[in-house]
Amino acid sequence: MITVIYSIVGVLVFLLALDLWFRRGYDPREPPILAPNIPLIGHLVGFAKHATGYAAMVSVGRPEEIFAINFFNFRIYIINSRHLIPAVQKNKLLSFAPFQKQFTGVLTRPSKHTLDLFDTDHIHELTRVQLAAWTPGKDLDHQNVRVADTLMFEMERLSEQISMQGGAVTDFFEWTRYTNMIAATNGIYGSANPMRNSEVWDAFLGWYPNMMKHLSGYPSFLLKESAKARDRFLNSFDEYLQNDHSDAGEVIFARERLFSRDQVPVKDMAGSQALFTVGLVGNLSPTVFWTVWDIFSRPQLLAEIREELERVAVTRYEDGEGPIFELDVAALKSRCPLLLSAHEETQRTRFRHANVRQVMEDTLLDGRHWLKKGSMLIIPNKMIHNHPEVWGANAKEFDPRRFTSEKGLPIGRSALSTSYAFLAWGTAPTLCPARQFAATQILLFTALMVLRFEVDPIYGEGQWRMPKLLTGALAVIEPPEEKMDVRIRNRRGAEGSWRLKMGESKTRVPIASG
Ligand code: HEM
Repeated sequence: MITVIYSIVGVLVFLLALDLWFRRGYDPREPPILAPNIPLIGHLVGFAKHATGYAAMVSVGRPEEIFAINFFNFRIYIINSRHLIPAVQKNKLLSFAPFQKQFTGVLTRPSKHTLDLFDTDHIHELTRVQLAAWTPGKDLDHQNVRVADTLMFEMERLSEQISMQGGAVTDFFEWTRYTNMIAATNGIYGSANPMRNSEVWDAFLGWYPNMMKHLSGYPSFLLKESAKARDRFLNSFDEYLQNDHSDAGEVIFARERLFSRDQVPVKDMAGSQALFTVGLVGNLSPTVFWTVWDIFSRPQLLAEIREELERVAVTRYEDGEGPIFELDVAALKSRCPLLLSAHEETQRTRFRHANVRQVMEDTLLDGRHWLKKGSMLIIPNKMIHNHPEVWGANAKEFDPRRFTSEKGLPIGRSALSTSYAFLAWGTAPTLCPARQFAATQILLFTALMVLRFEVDPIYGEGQWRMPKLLTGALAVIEPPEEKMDVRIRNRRGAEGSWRLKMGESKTRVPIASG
């Protein structure tokens, strides 16, 4: 026993000595360093377990407006005051691009030529063309119409299954994730969408849960199966690009034109186009799932949102065959403030992503904090989303009307107490370019669910109990870790034929991040 104790103490002393040795490069002008619980490796373990959510965890209760943590001789600065965010946004020496390079490099392993493009104007051009393809107008409509058609098809299938069996039992998260994945990928990739093939979806699921491990340099012999799944998944996109995909969304062609101009090999193009699936499965799916969960688990809110939708966005007709319900998508996007606000409150309260920047040169942040070249800077958004100075004394509560004005209208960025209060779509200048595409899908899926179905939990002894969350996934909101079986029924009074009124529209979803 004594030997074991001596060994543990010996290892700790050794790690502590190494830790101190790695701190030799510390400049006293830098933010103070937070020591890990376990010398040397404590922070590493924390990030491996909680991904970027760890930054928010260690910030709780700390008095400094910025502090640092050490990974061996690598420094990470963590912003702990919202007042520093404008200084981060304005500082051109703090860049997101190196992470895009690392992310693409590790996950899809492109050629050196392609990776080098990340250090050129190519990356800004990529952001520009993506944003143009996802800005409200005919190109976005083209993608959204296919998303809507797929959602309608999946909902109809569910409704018919319920009619035949009197109810459908399903794992609510799995069903929501698949339905939204297939809708969004049909929208983006068109009728040749590789994700329609269940083997490709399975391959993605064999790779996706391990992405953080690939990114944090786990030994490759431990990730062999995951790497095989990745190769199967990426190969299917290679085939997709080499075959007819002429009805894909404009975002695919805009990127292809740029990739061709910059002589990116087809294999590398395929890897890049395939990576959209990560944004979809990691970000869109848990966001839409929790939006629906937060509404269904509050009967009063559910009733109020149904009333708003039926008043503003649904028209009911009768023909000889029975009732027809028409959902007006333009009205859904811009004239249903309670639905939008409830969704944004889900994003605000559940968001756990942290924005990251690399320090490109030694720089003085806000004239006070010395940041060393090559270090990383993290803004844990959770801290800002919970801040009473921004959101008031009830900052930690779910208030579905928080994002509506006194007149009941949606509040945009200008009505927030600061322009950097709501960070669910990122922090300028790196805002998600797909936000109008994704927000439209979230509102549409949620509206169809609440209008057409009743959902009762079977898991959690029949209560809407919060499940255990999956930490460490590459996702802006943590998905549930456990199975969540629910019983879905057709809603009384909403049975009939459902159709959408899409129309050509320039209507934006007035999201609070702009
Ligand atoms: C609810 C859904 C989504 C959320 C909350 C979300 C959030 C974000 C955030 C926070 C960033 C900035 C990253 C950072 O600063 O760390 C980002 C970037 C990005 N997102 Fe999304 N995203 C969503 C859906 C999607 C979808 C569906 C796609 C693609 C189909 C997508 C494509 C991208 C791309 C390409 C970037 C990189 C931006 C650039 O190149 O400048 N996102 N997203």
